[in-house]
Parts: sequence; structure tokens; C-alpha cells
Amino acid sequence: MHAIGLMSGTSLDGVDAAVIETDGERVFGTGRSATLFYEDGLRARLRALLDAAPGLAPDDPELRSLDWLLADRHAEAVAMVASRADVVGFHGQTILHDPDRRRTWQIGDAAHLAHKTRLPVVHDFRSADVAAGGQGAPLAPLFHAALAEALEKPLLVVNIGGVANITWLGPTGEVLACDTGPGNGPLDDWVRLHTGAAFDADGALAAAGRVDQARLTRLMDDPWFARPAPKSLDRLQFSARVAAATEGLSAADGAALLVAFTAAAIAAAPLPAPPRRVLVAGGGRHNAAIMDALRRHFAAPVEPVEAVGWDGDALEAQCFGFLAVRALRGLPLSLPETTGVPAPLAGGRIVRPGPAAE
Ligand SMILES: Nc1ncnc2c1ncn2[C@@H]1O[C@H](COP(=O)(O)OP(=O)(O)OP(=O)(O)O)[C@@H](O)[C@H]1O
Ligand SMILES: CC(=O)N[C@H]1[C@@H]2OC[C@@H](O2)[C@@H](O)[C@@H]1O[C@H](C)C(=O)O
Repeated sequence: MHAIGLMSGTSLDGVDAAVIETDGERVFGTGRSATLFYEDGLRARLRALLDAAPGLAPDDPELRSLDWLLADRHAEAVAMVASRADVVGFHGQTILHDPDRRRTWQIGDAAHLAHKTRLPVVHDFRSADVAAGGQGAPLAPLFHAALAEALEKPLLVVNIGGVANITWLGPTGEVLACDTGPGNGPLDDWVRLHTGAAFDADGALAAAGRVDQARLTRLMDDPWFARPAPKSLDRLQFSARVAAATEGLSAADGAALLVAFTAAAIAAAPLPAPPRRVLVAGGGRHNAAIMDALRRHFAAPVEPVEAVGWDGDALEAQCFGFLAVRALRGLPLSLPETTGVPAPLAGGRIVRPGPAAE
């Protein structure tokens, strides 16, 4: 099948769209990909909704309005990549993730997207997992495993978006996954506050700063890091801790500290065995300070996923195309080793477009 995957990530920068050809088990090919960047106004509204999410009513007018608007933007992203497709995998925008209370919330009106694209839309990928007692994230591991089938193991795939997550793939088909801690999220917030830029381009600001080791130790002194995998995070989980640790720092020193935090948290992930190779996807691989910091932590080579021919900007979008096909086939989206569900679990809901004249 040809699927179009759509991911609107925790960094709120926009929606990635990508075409993938797959049967939900193997990847036969990938097609066009694109990012539709959100305008500043939409980004600010999403950020405000994310902050308000814990107390938000399902019929909140701003929520309803953004549900609709996001579906419109996603339909535009589909138009940017689509030639023809059989299904759309629509992750939506996470505004809240609290698996311990069995809550995870992705917004975006799937019926509206199905109507606009005239395609079946698979959405709500995480709810069934969380309802079954799983972490609801990360969901990329089965996709990473399919892509990496022929690669040497143990292999570590790291995704550095707003939040960072890893997939460890063992030599005899083992998979272990978890979120590791902050990705670019706290760094983006810091840079926006101190320089007005959306992110630390190429890590230049962080490279000009010095890491205060005592503050880094304080940041890493959180019981969450000692928890075994699988485990997952809310985008804002470390906000208070980060605010306290960065207090009084210059823009460059704060950026350096947050880069060091991201890398140390990735390196602290509990792995069954050291990887032979580390492949990095997501926007964080464009940050040379993060890549350098990771290289200091790992004995194995640390490379962007392009080293094995993958597209690190399109990977998550491709993943939700892959998972949409798995959902259509009733195949599991998660395993005990990836999200902590009691048994391999299927998920996602399907919305089909109504009559064209609707
Ligand atoms: N040239 C660059 N230099 C430094 N950082 C960059 C660069 N390009 C992108 N980034 C970082 O990558 C981030 C976006 O990454 P990505 O698109 O992978 O996140 P996401 O998909 O929204 O998040 P998540 O994976 O948590 O859902 C930006 O916010 C920025 O911090
Ligand atoms: C709840 C949620 O949206 N989690 C995202 C987020 O972004 C990165 C990390 O945190 C990961 O756990 C997940 O996304 C990827 C695509 C995943 O599920 O694998």
C-alpha cells in the first residue's frame, strides 16, 4: 500500500508529511516528503493549549477551533506530497501525555481530514496502548526495526525532537525502547527567550558556552532517569527543573547546559548491551553541539541516519504511514518491550470519508 504519514511533533514547528510504500511489515520504498511550517500565531496558540491542557474541557472553543485548523493544515501537507495513496496516518498534535493516569491526548479532527483528502484516515494511535496500561510512546520502534532489518546489531536509533527517544535493536531480534528525556524542547524555549530565535541553529550558541557540571548533576538527579524502560515523557515534564538549573546563566552557558542535559539523558538510557553504532534522527541531529556531546558519551560511532540512507527529517512521518497500514491490517503497534503493554497490542482508529457531496 501507499500511505501518507503525518507527524506534528512536540517542538510545534509544523507538520511533516511523507509517502511510504509498505505492507506494515516491510518497507518497499519511500516517496516525497515535506514540512508545512506553522505560522507564529498558530504555534503560539498550540503552545497555550499545551500549557492549559490538564484543565481543558473537551468542548473548549479554542480546542475545537484548533482541532479543525490543524486538520486543514494537515490536508495542505498531504497535498504537498501526494500523488496517490491508499491511506493517511494522522498522528495529530500531542497536547498532554500522562500515561500514569492513563491519559494521552492528540488533537486534530480526523473526520475533517478524511473529508478534505477523500482518503481513509487512521488516527488516535496511542489511546489503546495507554488504556491497556502501556506508556503510549514511543511507537516508532517497530518501524525502526523494519527499516534496520539488514543492519548490524546491537544498533541504537535515537530520535531528537522536542523530546528524545531511543530504540535499541539486539542481534537476535530483541527490541527495547523508551523516551530518554528532553530533546530540543527546553533548548528551543531557552533560545527563544534569550535571543528571539526559534532554535539554536547548528548549536552555535551552545558551542560558545560552558557547561556548569554541578548544574548538570542537579538536572540529572531525577528519579525518572533511574526508571527502567519502557517509559515516556510529557513535553513539559522537566520545565520546573530546567528553570531552576538555568537560573542566572548567560544565553550561551544556558544553551550549553541544556545541550549537555539532552546528551547525558540519552546516554543514561538503560540498554541491554552497548550499541555498535548510534544513528540519530530528528531535528537535533542538525545541532552540532548535541552531536559532539553524544560522541563524547558513546564508544560507538554516532552518525545521522542519512549514513544508512534514511531521511532523518521524514522518519517520524514515514513511521505513521507505516503504522497506519499496520492498523488497517490489525497488526500490533506496540510490544511489552516498547511501551510496557502487557502483550503486543493493535491500535489506531479509522475514519473514512463520507460521500463526496457531503
Ligand atoms: N539547523 C538546525 N540546527 C539546530 N537545531 C535544529 C536545526 N534544525 C532543526 N533543529 C531542531 O530540531 C527541532 C525540530 O525537530 P523535529 O522536527 O525532529 O521535532 P518534532 O518532530 O517536533 O519533535 P518530537 O520528535 O519530539 O515529536 C527544532 O525545534 C530545533 O530545535
Ligand atoms: C506522546 C508523544 O507524542 N510522544 C512523542 C514525543 O516525540 C518524541 C517522543 O516524545 C516520542 O515518545 C513520541 O513520538 C514518536 C514519534 C514515537 O512515538 O515514537
